[in-house]
Amino acid sequence: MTRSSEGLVEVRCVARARIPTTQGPDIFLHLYANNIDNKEHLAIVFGEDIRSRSLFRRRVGETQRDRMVRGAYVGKLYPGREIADEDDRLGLKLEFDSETGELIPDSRSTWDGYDHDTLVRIHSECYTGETAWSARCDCGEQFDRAGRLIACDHEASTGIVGGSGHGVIVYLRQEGRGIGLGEKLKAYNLQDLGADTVQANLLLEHPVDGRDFSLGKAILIDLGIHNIRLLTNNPDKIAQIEQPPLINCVERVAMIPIHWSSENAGIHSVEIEGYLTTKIERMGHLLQKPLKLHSKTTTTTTTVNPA
Ligand SMILES: Nc1nc2c(ncn2[C@@H]2O[C@H](COP(=O)(O)OP(=O)(O)OP(=O)(O)O)[C@@H](O)[C@H]2O)c(=O)[nH]1
Ligand SMILES: [Zn+2]
Repeated sequence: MTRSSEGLVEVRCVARARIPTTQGPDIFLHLYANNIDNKEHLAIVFGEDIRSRSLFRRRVGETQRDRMVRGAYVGKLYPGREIADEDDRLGLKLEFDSETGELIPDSRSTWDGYDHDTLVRIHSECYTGETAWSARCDCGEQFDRAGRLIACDHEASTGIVGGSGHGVIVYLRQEGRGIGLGEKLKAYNLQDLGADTVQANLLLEHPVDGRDFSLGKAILIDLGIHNIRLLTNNPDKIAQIEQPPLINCVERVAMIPIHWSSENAGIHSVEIEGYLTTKIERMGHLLQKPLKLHSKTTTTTTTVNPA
């Protein structure tokens, strides 16, 4: 594997596009190529001014239209727009180094990732939890919540300070903690036969967790993000991201399962109880299970029998 002089994996943003969402704000979906695998890793970016350095770098011979088509534009596209590097309607203009073509970030048009502590989630693909409504894990819930937290100023139920519309969800294609969907389905069958999530991986001769978050780190750096508030309970994720250089995790924002504090919300199943217990007891996740969930005060009703 080739790494840069700073020991980083090489990533390159191939394209980005604005995606209006059903949840409120537009997001900017970034698709990345890299030099360690052929997968299409993604960054879901909240905030038009968070700019990928590799996407915005000027390329020899390209036209302004080429730049708009691959998403390297400032502001907003509209029918008939001709210049990518300048949005005259919004009064925004980008500057570039005339020799290297590199974007010269200016705080009026580009998010300062040193000055701001950016809310970030580094998420691993989970087809079952995100698409097939699985109640075996809380990946879908965590994904949705990360988006809501980044969009809001603060979450009323927990008091967590949100991203106020600025933040990033890095979406890594490492399904099943890196073992792939087919092997994860086999692990689920072993779990139904009595194994926990750790044992199931080992029985299939896979590592307990084979994930590598260095791609996530390289993507954040490409987006100019350096000081982060990381949404996670996973200490290994924090350790990998914080490996010098360039990223400083200024805060861990815990992701407490919604069902733990709200009886009628979040994911509730026998399977997810086992999944979370294994994470806490065997994988060192920074979660503390409440001793008793939703302890109800029992009220005694006295029925008066008509005589
Ligand atoms: N092998 C295996 N992978 C699973 C299982 N359940 C979920 N996953 C995968 O686990 C990954 C999510 O990682 P988690 O360990 O749940 O959470 P995390 O991202 O490490 O930690 P948090 O940041 O705290 O959410 C996704 O790739 C899921 O596909 C399972 O039972 N077996
Ligand atoms: Zn999952």
